[in-house]
Amino acid sequence: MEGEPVNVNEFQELARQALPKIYYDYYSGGAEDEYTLKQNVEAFQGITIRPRILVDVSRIDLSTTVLGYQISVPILIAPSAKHKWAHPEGEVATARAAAVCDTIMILSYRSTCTIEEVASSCNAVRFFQCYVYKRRDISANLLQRAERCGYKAIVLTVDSPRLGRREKDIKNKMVNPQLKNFEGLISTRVSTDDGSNIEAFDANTAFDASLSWKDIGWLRSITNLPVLLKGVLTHEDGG
Ligand SMILES: Cc1cc2nc3c(=O)[nH]c(=O)nc-3n(C[C@H](O)[C@H](O)[C@H](O)COP(=O)(O)O)c2cc1C
Repeated sequence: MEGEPVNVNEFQELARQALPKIYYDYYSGGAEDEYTLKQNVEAFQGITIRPRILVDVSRIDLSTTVLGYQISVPILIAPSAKHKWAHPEGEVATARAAAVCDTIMILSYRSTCTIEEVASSCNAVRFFQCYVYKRRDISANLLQRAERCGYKAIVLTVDSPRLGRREKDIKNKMVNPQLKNFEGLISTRVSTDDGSNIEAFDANTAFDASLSWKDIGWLRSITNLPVLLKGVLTHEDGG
């Protein structure tokens, strides 16, 4: 590529060149045949803008509020796991970027920097993403640490009682690393005989797949922070 990257696709190409294949595949891959991954991209390509003319656009303000927090654009940084696989500074650098862009970062429970490290790295507004674990004391520990460290909301991911079967990770024999957030709580380092698998910890050891609406009440009883649900996919569930 000549010159500086100018769009997301060019950044992705640079990442492909720079990262070990096992990590690039993790970030860019999807579940099974990656049919949904492709469909998502195609769905965005299908959206066209219907422009109206002769409208005064000399002053454009995209700022908005989320839970009362002012942000410069209606875009938040979604939680994604293991940033140190891409850069040694990991989620601490992502949090600084959120602060510079004046938006909100949602820290993944699978972060490679701890809840505390990210909190002390900058004053960006931060939310904390988590799951409900079979061992409720783990959820309680993480949530209470996030609350103590000044995170402003809990984002509960509700669309993955089981994580997808990620075939690239299986082929690459991915090993789930020990994550510092879980030290003293549970071992997250998992490798299985049949290749990978990065999701073995979540699927077999950690997530409570029986999670249902009544558990949201439990979650709200252990934190004073607002609880947001991430992954609502149908209007029936949204209503
Ligand atoms: C590499 C990677 C890691 C992710 N890790 C998490 C995670 O730890 N927790 C979570 O709730 N979502 C996670 N996600 C899902 C994203 O937050 C987001 O919902 C998903 O990528 C769909 O948004 P997109 O179409 O903009 O990629 C991850 C996504 C990717 C690509």
